[in-house]
Amino acid sequence: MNPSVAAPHRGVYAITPDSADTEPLLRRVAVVLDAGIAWLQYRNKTASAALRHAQASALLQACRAHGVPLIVNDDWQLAARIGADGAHLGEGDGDIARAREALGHDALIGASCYDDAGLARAAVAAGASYIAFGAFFPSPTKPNARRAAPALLAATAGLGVPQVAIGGITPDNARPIVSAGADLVAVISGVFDAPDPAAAVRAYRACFD
Ligand SMILES: Cc1ncc(COP(=O)(O)OP(=O)(O)O)c(N)n1
Ligand SMILES: Cc1ncsc1CCOP(=O)(O)O
Ligand SMILES: [Mg+2]
Repeated sequence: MNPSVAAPHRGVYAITPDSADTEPLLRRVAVVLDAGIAWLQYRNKTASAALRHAQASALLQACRAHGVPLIVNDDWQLAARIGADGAHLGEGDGDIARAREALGHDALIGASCYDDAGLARAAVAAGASYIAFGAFFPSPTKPNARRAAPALLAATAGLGVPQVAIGGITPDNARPIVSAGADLVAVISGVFDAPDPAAAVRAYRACFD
């Protein structure tokens, strides 16, 4: 079955760190797939188009073997070319309705809504499958990210799509964000910079119990 249909809409949404070397990236991702992430996003802000195509294709194979959906950041055309399970679009990353048309009914199309409930309502109306808010905490990966407050998650809980929280989320601060209404926590450094990424994934998962 298409992982985007079968995957749980709750848990750890791991996002890849920028990496120029594909083999080490695949080894790091294999560890977190084994540890039980719910979704994976391929994000690489520095690679060439050819490297992004190669890395996304290799990650898709690994994700398929675990029944985990792969979502491509920024580039729904790349997601369509490789047959990925979805795309994540922020401001300026393209049109949600066009991405939906290209990727199909079951695709996981996410929208960055930052700290803005109005953006979230518009994204859902345009066909987004999930909405993402944050940064909730200072982010080591994106220090200048716009900040959001946890109360926003309660205000948008009725929109009928999973809510993703991002930005500086660690196993120590994730629980109140989940209690505030996050269905998934999207994490880069808290997983991939952890001394033991598998243990970090397990610690995040425990915040959903
Ligand atoms: C799950 C999730 N939420 C937010 C973002 C950020 O998207 P964007 O604002 O387009 O910034 P970049 O990631 O492209 O730098 C995301 N990627 N994933
Ligand atoms: C892409 C993005 N958007 C807001 S914060 C962020 C980075 C998240 O990374 P980290 O989990 O290391 O804070
Ligand atoms: Mg983007």
